[in-house]
Amino acid sequence: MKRDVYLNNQPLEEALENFMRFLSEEGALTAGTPETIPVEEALDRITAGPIYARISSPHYNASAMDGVAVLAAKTTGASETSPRQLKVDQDFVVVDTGDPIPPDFDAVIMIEDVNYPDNETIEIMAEASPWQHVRLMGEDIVAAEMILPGNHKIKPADIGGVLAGGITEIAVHARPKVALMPTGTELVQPGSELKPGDIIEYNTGVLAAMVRQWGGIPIRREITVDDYDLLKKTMLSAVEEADILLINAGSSAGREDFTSSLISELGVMVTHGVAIKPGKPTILGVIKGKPVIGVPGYPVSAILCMDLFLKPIIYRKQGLLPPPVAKTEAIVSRKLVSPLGLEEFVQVKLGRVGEKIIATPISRGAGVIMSMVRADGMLRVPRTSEGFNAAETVQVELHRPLDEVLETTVVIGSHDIAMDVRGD
Ligand SMILES: Nc1nc2c(c(=O)[nH]1)N[C@H]1C(S)=C(S)[C@@H](COP(=O)(O)OP(=O)(O)OC[C@H]3O[C@@H](n4cnc5c(N)ncnc54)[C@H](O)[C@@H]3O)O[C@H]1N2
Ligand code: MOO
Repeated sequence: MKRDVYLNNQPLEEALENFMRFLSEEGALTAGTPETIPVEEALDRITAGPIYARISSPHYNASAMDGVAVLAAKTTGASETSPRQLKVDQDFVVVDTGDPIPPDFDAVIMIEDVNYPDNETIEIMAEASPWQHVRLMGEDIVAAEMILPGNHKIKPADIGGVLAGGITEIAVHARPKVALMPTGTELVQPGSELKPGDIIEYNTGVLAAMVRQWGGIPIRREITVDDYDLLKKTMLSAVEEADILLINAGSSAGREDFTSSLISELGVMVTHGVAIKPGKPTILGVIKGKPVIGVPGYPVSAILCMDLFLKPIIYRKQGLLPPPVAKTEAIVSRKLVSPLGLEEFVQVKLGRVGEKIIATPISRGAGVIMSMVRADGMLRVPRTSEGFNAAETVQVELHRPLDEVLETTVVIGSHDIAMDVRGD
């Protein structure tokens, strides 16, 4: 089999823009057929179109308080010095919160403002103004009003709004199905007895969790060994089953790195090689109108590649743009040297020292999953930069909320397990 050594070095913005444009022209970013689901199961789903109220809420004039319904005009002039007596049924009826206001009445007086001289009579010591303590029909929702726009992510309160508008089922965008294909003869299932050379297949667990986090449905395939025909067969069946295909590893230039040749054979390879570190061997392509990403094997590279390339696709397929990433300004704790020509992504620990937030770079090995486990955030060193000097101010993209991060004590020095136990 021919060895694929073609790797270009396309700047990130260009690679991403090109790929998204290509996918858009291929119709590969459009949402799938909407699904109709019960409103109560719609949390975090995305509306496929605007949702209009079927009924008003309240759908009748309702008492907002426990008390008596009256006609305001019949209370004019009532005061402490000139109490007004009203007769049951004729001048008032007793109502509880939520009860309909009977015809011929237009206001509610709270029960605590009423005296009962006898069973048939009440006495009030203040005028009622028209519609006081009444929730007017449509106060909350007016029939035919738009309750939610299209392409809206449903939050708990939205479920209440939609149900109150008389709707029980809604159309939402289909969750994109993402096939995950772990590849590599050396991979073994987690929990297997290990011999030298075996690599525990844990990337699929990470990738599946990321897909789920962004609203997709991961479809995990079995490990496929590095065999061209077998990989081809699995890719073809995975692409039939899913909306997006991810092939993990085999993205680089090794003897058994077949992903790019296979994508070219089965569809179109748009890019192989992006000027980023880690994640350089990322492959972007399309097979049968479906986006395909060759995700590099090293875990840190894989996570970054997912974040940069899969995330915008999954969101677009649900009618959304990825939410903005929270950032903070920080000061680099030490000099950070980075190669020119590659945009480098460096994981950092953050901590407060006095008034300042300090970013300490963590191991930059693409195979060090623990760098991602430990990181609070990530900084980008632009392609045109050779790095940062100690104490330089940088922007850090946060992996977790800043408040939580800043509870951290910064300890610089070699790793000490006792500190982990102490900090737990
Ligand atoms: N001549 C070149 N060699 C390499 C280049 C290059 O540009 N020229 N790039 C390097 C970079 S950068 C990366 S990243 C890796 C990516 O290689 P592949 O995508 O082909 O991945 P593999 O070689 O198959 O695997 C690499 C490594 O990743 C880990 N891995 C893979 N799959 C899993 C999994 N499912 N779960 C957990 N860990 C996994 C494992 O440690 C593999 O050894 O290529 C460099 N080479
Ligand atoms: O780009 Mo590779 O992804 O550094 O390890």
